Amino acid sequence: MAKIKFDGDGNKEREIVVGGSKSKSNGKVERTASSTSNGTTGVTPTNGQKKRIYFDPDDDQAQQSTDAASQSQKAKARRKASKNVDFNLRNKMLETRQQLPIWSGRDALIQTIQANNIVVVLGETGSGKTTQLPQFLLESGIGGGLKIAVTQPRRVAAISLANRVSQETGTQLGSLVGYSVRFDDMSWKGTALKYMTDGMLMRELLSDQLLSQYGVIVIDEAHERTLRTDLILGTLKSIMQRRSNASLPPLKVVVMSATLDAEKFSTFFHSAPVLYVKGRQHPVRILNANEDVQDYMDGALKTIFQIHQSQPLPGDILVFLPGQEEINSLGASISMFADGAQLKHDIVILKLYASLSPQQQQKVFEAAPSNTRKIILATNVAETSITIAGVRHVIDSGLARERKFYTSNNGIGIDTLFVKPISKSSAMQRAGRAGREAAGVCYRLYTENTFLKLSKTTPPEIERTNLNFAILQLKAISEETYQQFEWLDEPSTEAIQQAHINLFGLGALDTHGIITDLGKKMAGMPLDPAIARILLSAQERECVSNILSLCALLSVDSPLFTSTNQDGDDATRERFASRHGDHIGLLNIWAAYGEVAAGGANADVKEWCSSNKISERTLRRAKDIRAQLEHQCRRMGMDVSLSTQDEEIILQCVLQGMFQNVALRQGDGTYRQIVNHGAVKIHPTSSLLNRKAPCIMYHELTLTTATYARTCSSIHPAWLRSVAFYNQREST
Ligand SMILES: Nc1ncnc2c1ncn2[C@@H]1O[C@H](COP(=O)(O)OP(=O)(O)OP(=O)(O)O)[C@@H](O)[C@H]1O
Repeated sequence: MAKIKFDGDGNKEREIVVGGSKSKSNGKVERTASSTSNGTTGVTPTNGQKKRIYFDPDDDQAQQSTDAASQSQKAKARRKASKNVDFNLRNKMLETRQQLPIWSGRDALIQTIQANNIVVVLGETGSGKTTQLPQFLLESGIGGGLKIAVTQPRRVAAISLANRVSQETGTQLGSLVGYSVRFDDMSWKGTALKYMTDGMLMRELLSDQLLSQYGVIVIDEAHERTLRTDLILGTLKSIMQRRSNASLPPLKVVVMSATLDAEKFSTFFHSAPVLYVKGRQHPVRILNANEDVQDYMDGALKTIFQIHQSQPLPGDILVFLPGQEEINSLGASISMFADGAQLKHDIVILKLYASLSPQQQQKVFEAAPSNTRKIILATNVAETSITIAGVRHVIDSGLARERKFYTSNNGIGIDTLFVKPISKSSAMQRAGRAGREAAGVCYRLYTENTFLKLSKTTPPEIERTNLNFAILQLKAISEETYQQFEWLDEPSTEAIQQAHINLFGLGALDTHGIITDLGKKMAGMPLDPAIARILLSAQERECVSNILSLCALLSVDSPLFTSTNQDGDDATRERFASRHGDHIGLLNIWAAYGEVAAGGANADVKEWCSSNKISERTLRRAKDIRAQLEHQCRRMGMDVSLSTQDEEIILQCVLQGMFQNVALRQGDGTYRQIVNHGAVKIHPTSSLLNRKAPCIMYHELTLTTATYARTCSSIHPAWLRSVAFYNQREST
């Protein structure tokens, strides 16, 4: 195996200044010479015994119960728990907390936030912003006894931070400190400090326009500029004004960011003061590859084993890859390679990406068995805010999969996913994951020159996403909120118009652009407007049960992949195939899985999934999502037991939300989308490949060597005519 060579680059370890001047680092900059011990040692077989490989263990945690009785029991337990403080644990953790750079600036931070309603805090990764600042607020009584919310762009971060901070406060998770993420709420009315996704705060705005429960809102990782963070920042600006007119205590807002783009936030909030928290606790050495690694999968594989064979334990490895497919594929390669090698220590391979269940995601935070190295394969969900105990080595492929919305000449857009180089800011965040508990090393599979050419920050999501969700949410809060809303970066008029057209097509807006009752119902569901429309259409056509299953299956990755073997897909696809295509095919798998599961024995389910090359974990995740969706639908008064055997009715419901995702077969055998006439190919994993269906509906497009339609079904072109009629009739 050829070696990957890395050049050493210096770690930039800086002194801490809180509330100081804007001058750049006044601390030392340490440069290290090209490394000999890190990164250049090949995988040399040892004489030791062949080591065991653990593969990401299955999720065996109980599904979260959603019924009202258990919710109230939980609340009772939390109320009781909130009175218990483990002072020993709290004091022990206090010593660790006090080592963090931010501690020296505690008083300055508290005073500035006390004196100003809006403050921007900048800090390096690992300085202690996310775990400490909210506790400073809590301890100093800022917020006048109202709750403190800390928003995170990602669910995994919200959960793990709440876990950590509840330990630091010596309290049980969900009592004093809790979290709230989509489909999982670990808080009660007495929770004083709540870590939550930005999406959950948006949802709270639908029922409480002034966020009257909250005294302070901390927006973390604001530099990531997710769509929801931008929506919250714009909404908070007007809420702060409106709260001062209402008989409520003023709302304080703290915007936290990595050191880039601070001025933008400060200017947006009328020149709000900016505090700089400099320094991190532990240094991270950056090692760039000698030359850009062309095959980053191969490069990552080699680097993993170079580190594993040359570096002592403890020292887990975190690898950043673009997406789930790459993670599965590298996982399989590692396990294959390790099988034939003499490893110095055992390894355990773990995965972390967005569509895993929270329980599965939490596995990466568990300590590895003794004398074993964790190898964590992650997407950029692991990039910000989180600390994975044990990680000392980060391998950065330099790539991420990004969703982008293209608007064509006629103004109609499509959402696509594609792989692209990350920004400098992302690269720095990734490196930051290596130095959380001790000094660490980041191996970049690209040269320093390539790093210098990366864009400074990732473009705001608002510039690359369709605005359907954003506009529907703002209008659902109130037409006034929408009209007064100030964007941090104003989207193009075309994008706004397009969203209005889409929402009108879905029946969410009327001809005057005013939100309809249907639109309000859609906004109340924690789903993309199109998916919400499909569910509401199922209510009309009396097949909510089928559509709940389908929506859940469409929210997870294809169950046809297993983590170790992807070869069996074709046979499985044929076994469960439907003449209508993939949507019904998915429901066929679901029905068969349900039958086996109803049989009772856990072993049978596992065996059935494995012999059919189906991912049991994915199906369980779908089951979990289905339960949550069902709960939502029940709360909205839907009859969730209704189902149909008529496959065409099911597809017509889907079309109601996906009417833009349709392509027609041309005379030359190619497909063109009906909305913008763009060429599209049927993805090789679709059962419609080579079936020559005259008209297809697809779930999503991916852009690789061509534009591929994934999860395709054959539909009747005449159905399209009735969709517009239905959507408009429903909206009135
Ligand atoms: N779950 C955890 N286990 C162990 N240590 C942790 C954990 N969470 C936080 N820490 C410690 O607290 C430090 C500060 O974490 P915190 O998340 O507050 O940093 P931050 O300044 O917000 O950085 P970032 O923006 O990169 O997350 C970490 O570097 C680590 O030393």
